[in-house]
Amino acid sequence: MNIILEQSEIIQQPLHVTITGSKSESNRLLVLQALYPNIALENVSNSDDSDVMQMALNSKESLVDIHHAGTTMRFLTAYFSSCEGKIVTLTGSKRMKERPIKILVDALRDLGADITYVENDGYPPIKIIGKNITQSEVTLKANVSSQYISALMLIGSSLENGLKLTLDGAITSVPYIKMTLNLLHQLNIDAQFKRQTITVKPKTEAVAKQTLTVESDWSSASYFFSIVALSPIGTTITLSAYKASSLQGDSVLTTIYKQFGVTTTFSDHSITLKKVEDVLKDTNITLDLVNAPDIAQTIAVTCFGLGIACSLSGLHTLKIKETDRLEALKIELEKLGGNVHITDKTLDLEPSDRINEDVAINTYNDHRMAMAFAPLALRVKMRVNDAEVVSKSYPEFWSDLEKIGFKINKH
Ligand SMILES: O=C(O)C1=C[C@@H](OP(=O)(O)O)[C@@H](O)[C@H](O)C1
Ligand SMILES: C=C(OP(=O)(O)O)C(=O)O
Repeated sequence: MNIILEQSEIIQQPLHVTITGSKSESNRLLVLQALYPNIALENVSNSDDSDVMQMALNSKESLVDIHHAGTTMRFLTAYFSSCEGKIVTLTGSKRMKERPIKILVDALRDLGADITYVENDGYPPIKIIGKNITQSEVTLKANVSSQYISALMLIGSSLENGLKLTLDGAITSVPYIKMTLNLLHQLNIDAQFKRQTITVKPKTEAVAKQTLTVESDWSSASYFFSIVALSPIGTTITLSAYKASSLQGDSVLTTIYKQFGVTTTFSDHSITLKKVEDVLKDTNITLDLVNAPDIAQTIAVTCFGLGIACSLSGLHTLKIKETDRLEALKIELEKLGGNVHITDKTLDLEPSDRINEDVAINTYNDHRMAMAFAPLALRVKMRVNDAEVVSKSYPEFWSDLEKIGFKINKH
């Protein structure tokens, strides 16, 4: 499905959007629920990635296809490796077969897991023969993806001797590791993360019966921060259900978007975003996003929409996500008239004073490409190709935009 976004404005007011649960929290809790069935979950994400996680956890098939879902692939690699007697091949989309998994597979093999590559060494698909894992100490590289570390942490308490992970080198996407740690603590699992070491103790007594509520997704909220930033002073949007002390690192949006003149107020499980001032044209937004890689596209496009410069760093993980997001951003922003310079870990955007009209944005099987560019319809008419990609994390994205005043034609 390709869509045309007519030039739009936010309908005044009040506007309220309820966003689905965090896919990161959901995918962790679904694995933990498989290990500890006593826990009940509320507000689980309705994203494709969480649907596929639930499908895979319940599947009795010998071949499980997790499509584009990175966390699902990584978390299940660890989970199935520790399910004694389980024999399964995990595969995914063409892109998933290009997303590296060697660091995790090597760590699991060091712990005694039986995993073989079905096609190319270091990449899915992989065949797993589940084992009773008794070894507990392993070292792994920490600067490629935090998902490998979370995957191991999630199974740690179910292993006979627990886990001691030594993290080698700089640690990337740290808030996601802390999210995993915090969820383990909520289940009363003894786990620690100190400097380069993570320990998870085996859980000997049953996990108490309890209901855990997933907070809504902050990465999905980022597109509304961008919409408010690109709207006139006074524009207000309320999003739910959020809390002031989030487990999600992308909640740093509340601080970052102050620089775009957007304030955030918390009340009663919701946040209200308000545009309070315009940004000066000579502003250069300088940010290190090593802790919040998923909002890089949103921020780059907000800056382009405002005509201001940005210098974004800490982006080395973007090259191995749903697409090479640095390349994709450069190509699509330049089609719109931007001037973008990228390295393998930075993106610099020059200030600009016009946006090319009626450009068709390619989305590269990447939900965040579609959602990050959509707010530009507040400036010009534009098109988004393969717009259905949004369902990877936020299936109602286009209908929610229509609700707040965007004019969308599907064809
Ligand atoms: O653990 C998680 O839920 C995630 C970790 C991050 O990946 P990296 O650690 O590979 O940067 C993030 O980009 C991804 O969307 C979700
Ligand atoms: C990188 C992402 O997801 P994953 O790695 O789980 O595919 C994302 O949602 O932006």
